Amino acid sequence: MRAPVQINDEISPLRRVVVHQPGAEIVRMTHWDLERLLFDDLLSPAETALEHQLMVQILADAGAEVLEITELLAEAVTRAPIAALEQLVHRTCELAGVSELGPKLVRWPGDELARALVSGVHWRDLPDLPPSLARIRARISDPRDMALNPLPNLMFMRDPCIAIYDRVIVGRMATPARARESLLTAFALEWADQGVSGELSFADPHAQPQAHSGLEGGDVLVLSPEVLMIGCSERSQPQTIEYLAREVLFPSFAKLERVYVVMLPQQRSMMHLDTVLTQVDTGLFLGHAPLLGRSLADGGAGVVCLAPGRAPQLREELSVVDVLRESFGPDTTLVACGGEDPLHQEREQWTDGANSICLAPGKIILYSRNVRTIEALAGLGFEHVRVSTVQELDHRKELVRAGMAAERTVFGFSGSELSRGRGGGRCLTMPLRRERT
Ligand SMILES: NC(=O)NCCC[C@H](N)C(=O)O
Repeated sequence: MRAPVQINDEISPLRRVVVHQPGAEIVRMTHWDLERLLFDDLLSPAETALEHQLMVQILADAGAEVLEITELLAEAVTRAPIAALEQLVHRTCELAGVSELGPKLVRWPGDELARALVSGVHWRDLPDLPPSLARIRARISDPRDMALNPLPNLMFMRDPCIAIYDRVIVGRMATPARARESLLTAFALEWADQGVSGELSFADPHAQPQAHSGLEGGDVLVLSPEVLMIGCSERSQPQTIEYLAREVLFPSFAKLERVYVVMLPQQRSMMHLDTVLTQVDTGLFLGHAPLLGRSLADGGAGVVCLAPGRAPQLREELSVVDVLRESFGPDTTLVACGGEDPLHQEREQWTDGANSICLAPGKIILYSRNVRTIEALAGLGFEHVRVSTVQELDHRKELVRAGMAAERTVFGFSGSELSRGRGGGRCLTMPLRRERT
C-alpha cells in the first residue's frame, strides 16, 4: 500500500524504512575500481549479506516495516507508464555515456531490467547492438566489459533521496559512481505499489540548473518541525543547500523556522553530516567531539543559520553543540564517539561510531566494533545488547524485544564488511515513517 511520508524528527519510533541488501553489484567490483566506486576494500558478498540481514531483522523486530528497494523498483518498472520507463532508461544510459542502449534495454522483461539497473549490464549480453566506440573501449580497458556499471553504493539507501516531514526530496548525487541512484530510488518510490503517496520535490535532477548539483541524504538531519540541520560537505554544495532552503523548504513547511548548515571539512572520512553526528535520544546526540564541541574560531565546524527572508548568518562564536542547545535546551548533550581519548575518537569516527540509526528514543543500532563509543553510551545508561548470527532466531527476537522495553539500549552487530564501504546504520536506512509522539 502506498503511504504518506512522516518524518518529523530523528528519534520517534521507526515504522517504515527502505533498505537494500547488497547483492550482485558488489561482486562486480575489482580492486581497480575501489576509489572510483567509493569503497575502501572489496567486500565478501556472503558476509556482507549476513551482516545486512541481521540489521534488517533488528529493524523489523523493533516494529518497522522494512521495504527492499529492488523489490519496489521491479514493481515500479512493470507498473509505470511506458513514457516514464523510457525516460528513466534513457537518462540512465545517457548518464553512463551509452545512449544507444536505451531502446534495447527498455524492452527487457521487467525483473531483468530492474536487476540490470542496479547490478549493471555486460556488453556480452547485448550481442545484436551495432559496434560503438564505447563498446570497443570497454573491451580494451575494462576487464569486466560492462556497458552499464554496477551500483555498489545503493546499500547506503540514506543518500539518494531524503524524507523530510511529509515528502521525499530527490537528491543529487555528487559523484558519477552514484548518479543513477537518485533516479532509480525516485522512480521506485513514485511508481511502486508500496511507494509513497504525495509529492516528490526537486524531482527532476535534469530540469534544474546544472549548478544545483550535490545534495545527499546523509547530510540532512530532520531535528524537529522547526529545525533542520544540513551538512555542507564534500557531497552537498552550498548553492544547492541555499536553493533548496529558499525555494523548496521554507515555502513548503510553514513551521520550519531555521536550517542550520554545518560547514564540514571537504574530506572522505566526513563525507556527510551523519558520519559525525546522529541523534540517539531526546536532547542526546552522538558525534565527533573535536569538530562539534568547538566553535569555528576554536578549530571546530562553522555553523551558518538560514531563515526565511534573511541572509545566511555565520554563527562564528558557537559550536554545533551550542547551536543544538539553543534549539533543544541547555541540557542537550553530545556523547563523544570513541569516548574521551582523541585516538579512539578518530578511529571510531572512521568506523561509523557516530552513525547510529534510532529505532525509538534511546534505542539505537551501531556496529559492535565501536567499543569505546558503546562504553561512552553505557555511561549514559545504554545497555549493550549484542545481536549475532550465532544466536537462534527466536533468541535474537527476544533480545530485541527486551532491549526495546528497556530504558536505553544500543543494539550492536558486526559490521566488519559493511563498514569498509564507509557507512553505518543511518547510512544504510532510509526512514519513510516515524510515529508521531
Ligand atoms: N550517509 C552516509 O554517510 N553514507 C555513506 C556512503 C558511503 C559510500 N561509499 C559513499 O562514499 O558515498
